[in-house]
Amino acid sequence: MDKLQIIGGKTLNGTVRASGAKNAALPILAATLLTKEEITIRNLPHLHDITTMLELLGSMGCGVVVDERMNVQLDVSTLNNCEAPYELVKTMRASILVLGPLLSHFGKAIVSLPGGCAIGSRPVDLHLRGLEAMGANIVVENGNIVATVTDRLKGARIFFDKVTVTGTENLLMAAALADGQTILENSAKEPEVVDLAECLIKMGAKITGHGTDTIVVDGVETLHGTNYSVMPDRIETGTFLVAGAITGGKVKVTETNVKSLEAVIAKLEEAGAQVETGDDWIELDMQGQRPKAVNISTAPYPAFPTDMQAQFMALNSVATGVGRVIENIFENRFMHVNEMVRMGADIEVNGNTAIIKGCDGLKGAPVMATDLRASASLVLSALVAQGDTKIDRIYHIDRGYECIEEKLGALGARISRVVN
Ligand SMILES: CC(=O)N[C@H]1[C@@H](OP(=O)(O)OP(=O)(O)OC[C@H]2O[C@@H](n3ccc(=O)[nH]c3=O)[C@H](O)[C@@H]2O)O[C@H](CO)[C@@H](O)[C@@H]1O
Ligand SMILES: C=C(OP(=O)(O)O)C(=O)O
Repeated sequence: MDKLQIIGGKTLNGTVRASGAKNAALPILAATLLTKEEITIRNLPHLHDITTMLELLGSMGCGVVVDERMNVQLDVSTLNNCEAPYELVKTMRASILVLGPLLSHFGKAIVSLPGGCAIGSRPVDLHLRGLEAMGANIVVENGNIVATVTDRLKGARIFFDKVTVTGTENLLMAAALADGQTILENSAKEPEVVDLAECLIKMGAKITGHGTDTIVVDGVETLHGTNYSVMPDRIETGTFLVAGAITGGKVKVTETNVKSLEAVIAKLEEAGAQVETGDDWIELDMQGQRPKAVNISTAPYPAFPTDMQAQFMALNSVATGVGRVIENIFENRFMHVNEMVRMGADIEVNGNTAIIKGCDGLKGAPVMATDLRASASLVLSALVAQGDTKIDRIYHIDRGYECIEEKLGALGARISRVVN
């Protein structure tokens, strides 16, 4: 299994380009199942999760052509089955995103039920309930969600008990080809949901209200092909900015989306960073200072994202003062704490709250990644730690960070991949 080796203590300086957003690319790739015309998706990040989604579409018989710049041409006209098998779903929960489009376009879908994962139980009951409200018959058999609909799905008014990102995306895609109007209330407002809606609109869908908590979709009979470029990754961008802040450096992220990072930028400024922004770039300057501890409370967009929680925990662990981090989205998203403590962090967890007392310095240690953003927080801790850190199980980081060692290396980090 590959490991990352990091020798800490280097101040990061320089410019790095944001990759396409994993969490926008995955639903957009699933949305291509809604048209029989050829479609091209650009600015896809080179990540394991993207390869898994392309493999999933390929296993259904879709034509998939990828060029060297990760632009993908998809052809769904050759689809010959509507199944997402366990072998693929178990490696990527976002496979659930094919459920809505398959059902809406082909009238049937068999999708292996995603299990629990390191960050929590992550049920999909709200996806299923919404599809049932649109007329789908759904049974769970032998670990598979088996969904069928006679004729077309019907427009419906759907209220989400909880804000769910992929739940909103699944229902949005299903509603695009449904018969009549669908109103999605208490929808997710995440920028990735908006990006998906924009792509669907380019395919001919009639959608309004995306980016607010009420999305209205007037179903159409067919959608057509298009050419769409995926938005930049706000979580990757935020992670690079924290890398600058934690090492006291100066880091500029280009080709990014500034607006989607407001909550993160506000916390970086509170931590003492000087942040400048342009149309599509963000520059953070820590001027050699140690960060000040900040309090974080995760919540749906536009509040502070759960996907940046672990990275700010790393920042707090070397800050001056005491920071409190409250995780409100997932019940078990503190798996990085024990590993950070092995590096010398002072963190106490009580339920969904962690109290972090900033220490004078972390020390390198062998550590283990448990999930995607936990891995990112260990990389950040290692960048500032004294000595050598080896991070095991980095397949988690390869799910969500494109060329992490090259990108951090270009900013001056001493980081290398140890291939076993
Ligand atoms: C591929 C993708 O985009 N992943 C993101 C997406 O995950 P994902 O879409 O899976 O997360 P959700 O927004 O659905 O989860 C939010 C909360 O709702 C609960 N819930 C969700 C669905 C459901 O049917 N029933 C239910 O109870 C979940 O357990 C969780 O407590 O949003 C999360 C929250 O911003 C991010 O951390 C993930 O990076
Ligand atoms: C939790 C994440 O992804 P996923 O929902 O794909 O597991 C993430 O991107 O931080």
